[in-house]
Amino acid sequence: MTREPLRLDGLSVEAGGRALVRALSLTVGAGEVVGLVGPNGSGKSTALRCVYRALRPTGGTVWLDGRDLADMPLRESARGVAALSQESGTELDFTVEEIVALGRTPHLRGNQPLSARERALCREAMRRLDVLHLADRGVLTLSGGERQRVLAARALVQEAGLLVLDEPTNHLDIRHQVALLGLLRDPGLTVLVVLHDLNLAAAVCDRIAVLEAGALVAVGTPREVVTEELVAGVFGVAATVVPHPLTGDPQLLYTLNSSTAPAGAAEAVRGTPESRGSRP
Ligand SMILES: Nc1ncnc2c1ncn2[C@@H]1O[C@H](COP(=O)(O)OP(=O)(O)OP(=O)(O)O)[C@@H](O)[C@H]1O
Repeated sequence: MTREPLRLDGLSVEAGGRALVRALSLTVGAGEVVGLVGPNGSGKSTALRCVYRALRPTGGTVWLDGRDLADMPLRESARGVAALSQESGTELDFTVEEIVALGRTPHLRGNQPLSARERALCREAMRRLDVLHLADRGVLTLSGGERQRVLAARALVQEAGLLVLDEPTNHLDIRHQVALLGLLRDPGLTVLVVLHDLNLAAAVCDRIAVLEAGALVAVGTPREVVTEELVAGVFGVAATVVPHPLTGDPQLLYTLNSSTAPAGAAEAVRGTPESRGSRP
């Protein structure tokens, strides 16, 4: 039986009398990179927050490696899930090196110092995220992109079985966007990532899940999901899909000021999620 690091089973979140996430079922297999995309306010961050336990779902279950997340001690789930989230705070006046080392907290007892292996792990993560030269800088003095890379390094050193990232390319220049997403392709990582850039999502993800108004409306490989019909229907944008000349991944070309379809209008032509790709 294949290992299943994450299974969302009928996940629902309600707040203020509104359904923010509606019976979302989705799995992330070992070594898989699954992208979560959708318009603003479609429930992506809310779903992710249930996985890293910033939010308790009102219905359904999050299974982490076959165990109900709600029954796991927080410290244990922190060893299983590392998050780079919108609220990953760096309000503490710590150095970059200290912030990255905080990623080891779930593995330490009390004030136990980092081992030589852990210190090397932190330095390697800083090197991979191109922040090693900032190691002694106060994190509050960093630019938005530098800070984002520090937080990504902190998530990596947690060595969790599952990495969840909410718009990790925020603030990053294109070189660092490509570098960070390239790191996610590490065969040792299992990843659920919220992305807005559908072209980058198509390049990095094994599968893409699309949320619209809290509900899963499509899931499948990039070729199955990134279509002109879906982009028109879910995002209300007219686009042309072309294959990437080197990889064949679908890439979207947008024409500014072209006629746009109202979001949700293509529901009729899209059919059900199951008919458009593998089952969630
Ligand atoms: N605590 C809350 N109470 C009421 N509504 C909320 C709460 N948290 C989030 N929402 C609403 O739920 C919806 C989904 O929010 P969420 O942040 O999950 O969307 P998203 O898909 O991540 O959006 P974006 O692409 O803009 O980041 C939004 O309309 C948001 O305003």
